Amino acid sequence: MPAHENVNIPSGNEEEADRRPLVLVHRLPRFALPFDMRTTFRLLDPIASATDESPQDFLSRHAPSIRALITVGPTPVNADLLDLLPSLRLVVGSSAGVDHINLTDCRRRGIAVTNAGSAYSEDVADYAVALLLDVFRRISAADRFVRTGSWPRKPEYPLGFKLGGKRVGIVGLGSIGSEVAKRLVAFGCRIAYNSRNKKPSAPYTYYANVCDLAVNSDVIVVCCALTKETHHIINKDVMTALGKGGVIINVGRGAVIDEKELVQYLTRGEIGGAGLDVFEKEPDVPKELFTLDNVVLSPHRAVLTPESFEAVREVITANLNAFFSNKPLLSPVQYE
Ligand SMILES: O=CC(=O)O
Repeated sequence: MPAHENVNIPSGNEEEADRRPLVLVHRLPRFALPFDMRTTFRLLDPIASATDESPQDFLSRHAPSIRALITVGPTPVNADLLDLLPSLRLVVGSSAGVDHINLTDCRRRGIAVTNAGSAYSEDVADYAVALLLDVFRRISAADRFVRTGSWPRKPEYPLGFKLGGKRVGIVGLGSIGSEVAKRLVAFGCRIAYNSRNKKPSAPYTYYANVCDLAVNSDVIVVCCALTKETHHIINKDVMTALGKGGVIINVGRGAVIDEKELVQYLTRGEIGGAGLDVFEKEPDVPKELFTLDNVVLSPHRAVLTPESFEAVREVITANLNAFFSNKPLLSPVQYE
């Protein structure tokens, strides 16, 4: 959908007559809201507006009436933006992760923040399992083997591994991690997890320390948010603890893993493989990984399905409606 299609620019009397709440669409040019919200909200989009003003001047002109914004994808919400919007009271994130939003600054200014809640969780969990199956059974590598015409020349193809019975350590047992666990239990895997706190209702073994989790796992699945505490939590000690046959799946954020170390461990054969949907400096992916058949690479797609877009549209709408009618927000982000 072209970026401007779901945006209308109010002006003059039309603006006064229009009772839909005004919401700023905050986005980098390469991102667009993937759904239409115009029936409920009056969307203000500096990028799609046909004025000669700079985005800063445009925002300053509208600032007094901007109380809520939707930030599209990973578009940063930082102090420079918040300085321009003194009336802002709500930042609606359209992603599950909120590492692109300066939560400290929002809290200081009394601005509430919401995220996508569990709108993406099932799709991300499916994707994590798909990456894991792909790495274990070498599906993408087998596809390359067939497409490049190797099959008739070299009928032997390396064996993949069975998923059932493997010990899977999930880092972050939130909404996504719990969905991953549910799916892998059905595959006959044994689940353990690490998170900030033990979850009394989770029937899985808890490890307070990620290294202990890794020693006791064949696979690590990273599902946690990126925070100061989780930055590079998967470091070389964890990779050593996971060991030679160990596999790492990442559907969280790239920087949860020390990517330089991961590349070293993979190229030296010191861990068994990886399935990666996220990277430290997207869209840049370390070139060393391109030649490794035991690594499956994906361009941050785990969340993206038409169904999850519909679910996130509902969450965003519910949060905005709640905000504009002074009701409790649906998926508020808890400040640390
Ligand atoms: O990565 C995507 C998200 O956080 O929703």
